[in-house]
Amino acid sequence: MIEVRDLYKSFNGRDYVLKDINIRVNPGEFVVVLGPSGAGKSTLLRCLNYLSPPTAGEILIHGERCHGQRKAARRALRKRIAMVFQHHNLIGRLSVIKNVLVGRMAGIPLWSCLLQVFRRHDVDIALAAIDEVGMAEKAYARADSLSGGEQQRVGIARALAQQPDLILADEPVASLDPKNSRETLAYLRSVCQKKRIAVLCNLHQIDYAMEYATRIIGLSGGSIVFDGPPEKMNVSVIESIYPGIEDDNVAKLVIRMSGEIRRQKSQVAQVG
Ligand SMILES: Nc1ncnc2c1ncn2[C@@H]1O[C@H](COP(=O)(O)OP(=O)(O)OP(=O)(O)O)[C@@H](O)[C@H]1O
Repeated sequence: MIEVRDLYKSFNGRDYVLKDINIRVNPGEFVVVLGPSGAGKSTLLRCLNYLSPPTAGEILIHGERCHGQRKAARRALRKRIAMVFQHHNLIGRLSVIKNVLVGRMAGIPLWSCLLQVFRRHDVDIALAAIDEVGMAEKAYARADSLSGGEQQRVGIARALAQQPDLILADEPVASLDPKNSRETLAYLRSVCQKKRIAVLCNLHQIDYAMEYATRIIGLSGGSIVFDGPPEKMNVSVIESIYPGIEDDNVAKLVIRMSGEIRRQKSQVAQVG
C-alpha cells in the first residue's frame, strides 16, 4: 500500500503548487488523476518518486517512510516505483528486450549493462513482461521499427520488469490515437490488477478516466477536490475539478458514463 500524508510542494519558496495532499493507493488499484493544465499532476508524480522532493509531508510504501531515509535505503524504496512516460523514452536502435532490460538496470551489475550481457534470470523477467503486454513476437525487433502504441506497450513492459509496487504514468496516451490509447490503458490496468501493482496515472481525457480507473482523483489548483469511484463523477464534481468549464457535451458524457458504470456494477453485484 502506498500512502501520501500531508504533502506540500513549492518551488524556490514560492506559493505552494501542491497543498495538503493525502492519498492511499492499494495494490492493484488503478487511480487516474484528472485536472486542468497547471493543476499539479506532473509535480505530484515527480514528488512521489523524489525526482522533485516534497517540501513537506511523507510518502510511505508498505508502511516504510521514504523521507529521512539514508541514501541507500531511499534508493531501495525508489526501485519499488516505476515510471511510464508520455513519449515512452525508448532507445530506438536497441531491441525491445534490451529496452525492457533497462527496467532491471538497478539490479544489474554495471559491467553487464555496458557489455549488454544479461543474466538468464533478468532475461526471463524481461521476456515475461514483454509477453504480458502482448509483444512476445516483437521481443527482438528494433524499438524504432514499432508503432507508437507498440512502443508504449514496451514502455509498460519496462516498468513491469522493474517488479515495482507502484507505477506512475504521466499522460501515457497523450501521443496515441483513440484505438491505441484504449489498448494501452487496458493493458496497463489488467496487468497491474493481475500483479497487484498500484497505478497512479495522469490523464487529460475524462472519458478514458471513467472507462479505465477504479478510482479518480480530481486535482485543481494544487488541492484534491474529488477522490472517489468513477460512477460518483457528476456535473458538480467536473465543475470543481475544471472551474468555469460549462460544457454541455462534457456534462452529458459524464452523466451517461456514470449511469452506465452504476448499471454494470449493479448487474455484477446481482450475478455475484
Ligand atoms: N520546476 C519548476 N519550477 C517552478 N515551477 C514549476 C516547476 N514545475 C512545475 N512548476 C509549476 O507548478 C505548477 C503545476 O505544474 P504541473 O506541470 O505539475 O501541472 P500539470 O497539472 O501536470 O499540467 P499539465 O497537464 O499541463 O501537464 C505550474 O504552475 C507550474 O508552472
